[in-house]
Amino acid sequence: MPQDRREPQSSPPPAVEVRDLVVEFKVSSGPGFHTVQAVNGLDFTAFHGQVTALLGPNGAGKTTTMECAQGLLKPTSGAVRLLGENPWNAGPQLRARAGVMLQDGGLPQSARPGEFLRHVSSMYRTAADMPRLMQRLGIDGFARTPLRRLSGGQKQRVALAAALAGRPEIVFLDEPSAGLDPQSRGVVFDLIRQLTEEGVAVVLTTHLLDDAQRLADRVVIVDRGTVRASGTVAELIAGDGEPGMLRIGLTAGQREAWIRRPPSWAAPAAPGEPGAAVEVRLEGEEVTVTGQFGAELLAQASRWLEATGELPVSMSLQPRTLEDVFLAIAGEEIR
Ligand SMILES: Nc1ncnc2c1ncn2[C@@H]1O[C@H](COP(=O)(O)OP(=O)(O)OP(=O)(O)O)[C@@H](O)[C@H]1O
Repeated sequence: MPQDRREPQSSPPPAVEVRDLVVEFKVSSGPGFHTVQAVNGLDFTAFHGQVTALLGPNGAGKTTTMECAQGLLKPTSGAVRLLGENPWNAGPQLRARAGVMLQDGGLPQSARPGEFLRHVSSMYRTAADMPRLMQRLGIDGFARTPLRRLSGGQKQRVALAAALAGRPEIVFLDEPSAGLDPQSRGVVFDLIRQLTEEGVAVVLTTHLLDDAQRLADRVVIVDRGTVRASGTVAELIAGDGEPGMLRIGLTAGQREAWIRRPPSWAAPAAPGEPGAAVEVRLEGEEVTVTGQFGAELLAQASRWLEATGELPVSMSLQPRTLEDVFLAIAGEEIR
């Protein structure tokens, strides 16, 4: 890693620093091999005291990037630093400072959560208060049930407790709210928030845009092995430049009037004309307006409604969500 990219000696290094990461897998195909480019020149930084969410469609390269940052996978090229050190082949000291939430398959299925978590805690010199953590995550109620008999959400909470057993400085969470009911999700989110308040760096992957919107200080949108956008949720939404969606619920009379003679502001503009990037649609009794519209269109719509002599059933201007931005970046097609 070039010297000029390093933080000054006095401040701690970022929790994770990934520069120009490339990961290729050789896959056998017929008599020969072909190369799968899982990560293709990816950069991201995660800081202490923040939740950094890697967001991206299936196969985008999120898990591969996390595995490189955890030191479980050797990059084909590029530089990775975990707590300022190269995590590949790192010693036990660095590993003890990073917590990794194992997926279902990584948990010992015949063990019971209580004994498993006590055993994990015993491996650390400065272990978390495990009885308190188990109580907080609601594990006490099933502490003596073999792991293989637990529900997905219960296993998920055990995996989180195990990741936190060594009081890590950074935690990697792969899909932390997968399978959780709303109550457990709230508890897990509170716990993640508390960790960041204590200065812990949390790096998570998720497909749930709502989770990222609620939890992430920084979002990194990954697609086809590279970063397509990053920033706070507010920055991503503002940078997108689109105003959100206008929805108008029409009365039956207004709907009839619309069908008889659609208003001029609803007609598509010719390419290159003002309004060409606006889409107005009538579906059932609801009009939706999306794209690059402004206050002028809002005024035209109000004048049209006024002329019908009736109040609409509803009218709202909804801000863009992270999901809108994500779909605009990653596209709507399934991967
Ligand atoms: N060991 C491997 N051998 C071959 N290809 C792999 C291997 N691991 C990952 N890939 C491929 O690399 C790409 C990125 O996979 P990765 O698991 O990092 O994506 P992801 O963003 O985590 O996806 P998901 O959201 O579905 O978990 C995919 O095309 C995947 O099939």
